[in-house]
Amino acid sequence: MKVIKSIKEMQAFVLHHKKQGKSIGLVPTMGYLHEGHLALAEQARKDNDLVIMSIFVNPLQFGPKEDLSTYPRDFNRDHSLAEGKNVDVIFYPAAGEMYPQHPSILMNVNDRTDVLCGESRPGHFDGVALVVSKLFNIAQPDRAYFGRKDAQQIAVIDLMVADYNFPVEIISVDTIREENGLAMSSRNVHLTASEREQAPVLYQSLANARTLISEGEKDSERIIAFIRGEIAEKTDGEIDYIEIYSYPELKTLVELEGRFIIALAVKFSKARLIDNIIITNE
Ligand SMILES: Nc1ncnc2c1ncn2[C@@H]1O[C@H](COP(=O)(O)OP(=O)(O)OP(=O)(O)O)[C@@H](O)[C@H]1O
Ligand SMILES: CC(C)(CO)[C@@H](O)C(=O)[O-]
Ligand code: BAL
Repeated sequence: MKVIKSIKEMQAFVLHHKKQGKSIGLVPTMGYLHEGHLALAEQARKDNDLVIMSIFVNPLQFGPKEDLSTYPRDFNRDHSLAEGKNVDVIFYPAAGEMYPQHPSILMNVNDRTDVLCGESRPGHFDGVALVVSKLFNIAQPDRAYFGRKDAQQIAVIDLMVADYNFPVEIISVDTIREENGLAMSSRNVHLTASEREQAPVLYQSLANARTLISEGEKDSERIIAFIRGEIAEKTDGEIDYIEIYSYPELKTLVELEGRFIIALAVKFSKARLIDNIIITNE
């Protein structure tokens, strides 16, 4: 497995392999790999001749009071995990390589970002769109892989690909969970022992909400109140949001019909966790 830190070298490598007709799968990550990232790599391995995984903690998608400086990092561990999944190249640029200066042309995502993480992390998706578009220009993938845990991110990237005509297919992969239901996340490492015991309640409350809906509940406020009650009663987390919208449009719903997302974000002492389920109710 190669590690490439330079954009020029990465582009030359890609060009060389494209000339030979090889297909390229890109798995963008911020590192500190877990089974969720590895599921993306596995899917990319099945679909493509070459798999490139990027590891870059993108400063432009973090707000000034967020956890950029404490975001978990361990390149040696990531290296062996990626190698175990037969990734061909880790693209591992320094911040100064990606942003030699503050970009002169910024992106402004103004659809699908007025709710959920777009509302609670202002500017977050502008930073994501910018770095993902750079990664697309650098790795020139035929396919790029994203996890459904970040469902709003996929909804935004789908729009960006359509608006900017990126010649790439976006592949979404199911959320990988621990046995107790907790969604794998790099930030789980920042949970205290008691928070780790409480955190599975996030998914359990979503799963119970799914059952209520399958039994006929159609009122989104009642579902939100149910989840809020579970999380408030069973965890010390501070609820950032619990919301329901049509998916992928992220528009308000009154009746729970069609395809919709129930999404939540909860702040524990040193980690803000997100999770969601997407339901189709005919
Ligand atoms: N549990 C998971 N299952 C499937 N994909 C995941 C999971 N967690 C993250 N991903 C996906 O991996 C890619 C890289 O995510 P990232 O590096 O931010 O990891 P992360 O664990 O989501 O980090 P954090 O939760 O701390 O933000 C994204 O497309 C993300 O949706
Ligand atoms: C897509 C991404 C790697 C862009 O920095 C990030 O938002 C993430 O890890 O989901
Ligand atoms: N997976 C989302 C990256 C972030 O929290 O900034």
